Amino acid sequence: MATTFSDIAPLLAEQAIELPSWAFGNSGTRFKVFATPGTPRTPQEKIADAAQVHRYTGLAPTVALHIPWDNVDDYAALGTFAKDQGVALGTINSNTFQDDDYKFGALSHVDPQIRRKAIDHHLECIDIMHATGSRDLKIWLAEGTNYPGQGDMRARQDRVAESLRTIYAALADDQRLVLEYKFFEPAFYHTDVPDWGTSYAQVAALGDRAMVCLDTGHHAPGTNIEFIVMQLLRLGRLGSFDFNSRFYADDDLIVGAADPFQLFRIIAEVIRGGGYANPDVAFMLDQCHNVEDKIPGQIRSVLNVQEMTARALLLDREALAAAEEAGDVLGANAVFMDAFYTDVRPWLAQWREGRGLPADPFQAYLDSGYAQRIAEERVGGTQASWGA
Ligand SMILES: O=C[C@H](O)[C@H](O)[C@H](O)[C@H](O)CO
Ligand SMILES: [Zn+2]
Ligand SMILES: [Zn+2]
Repeated sequence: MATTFSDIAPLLAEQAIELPSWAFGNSGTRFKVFATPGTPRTPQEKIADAAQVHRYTGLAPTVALHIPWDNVDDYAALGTFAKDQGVALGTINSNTFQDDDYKFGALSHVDPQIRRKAIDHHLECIDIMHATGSRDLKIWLAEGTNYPGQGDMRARQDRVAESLRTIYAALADDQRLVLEYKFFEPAFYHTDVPDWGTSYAQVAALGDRAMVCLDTGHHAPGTNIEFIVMQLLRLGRLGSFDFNSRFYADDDLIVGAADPFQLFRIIAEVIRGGGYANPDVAFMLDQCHNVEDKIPGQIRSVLNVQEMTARALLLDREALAAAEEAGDVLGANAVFMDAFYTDVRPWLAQWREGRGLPADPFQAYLDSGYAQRIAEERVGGTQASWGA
């Protein structure tokens, strides 16, 4: 029997998407980072902007921090500030990609002192997690080489494993680490954690509270990402998503903007694999709004995820399974495409109103005057900027 919108509404209500603090700062490319009036200057202002997204969508109750970009003296107080804004602090992201000492690696570096420095940074992040009550430490390693022969890939792998063991041992029982992979950039020959298999091999060797983070922009063109989602869920090691979209490389564009059908296929596999509304699998955004307004960009992003989630939840699983069993290729594909082509937007608008939210969160935010207010108030100081 076909699934109806009212069947899925309770499931939709469970959706929670974590926002990246850095999406509210200025960002760009090596060619230019553009400034914007009203851009936050402090972690508090980033959190206040993130709270606007949750206020109008009801979809974004937590904010991920990036250390040291979100350095403050008192993280417990920052947690209280966030609470007063109606959100909570989420994943703590480490950063071993902007220090001169890490030019030739951090957790993989040949020099034990440099490795120790990088490990200590992660131990500091774990201390911050205790103060913020965060569960996840997210580790993305920019480490690799640019030319064949530059580094011993095998020895580097072993050093990364040893460093991760030290970090993992420092986690509390209610804490996890998620290891993000990326097939290139900033390294252009080999990356030490380039793919899901390597991340899986590393985390599986650590223990149950080590998981894989899948960033949707970190795969070679043509990669079937939903297959990787299926496998990681099957192995019980999919810990989190960094959602975004791309036309070429790690473009960090608005999720669903470049390829909404891919987002639909990924979420359909998450649901199939028991990963939806599953506390073990965190949905996060990892994006940079280089030219578009940041708060509306984040609102559009979480609404894109919600919309594709609704379509995927409407997938008639019974009819699909029957067609698959029968080897009915076109029939099965038709069932799948029917869900994707189902326009859920009018139902979502009505459903939001039923929950006291604006039917059109994007427009409601634009009409709020918040953007004008922060542009007037946030004068002076240094605007937050990706990388600073
Ligand atoms: O490409 C870098 C990764 O996506 C990381 O998640 C990184 O920490 C994040 O993009 C912030 O720059
Ligand atoms: Zn990422
Ligand atoms: Zn990335």
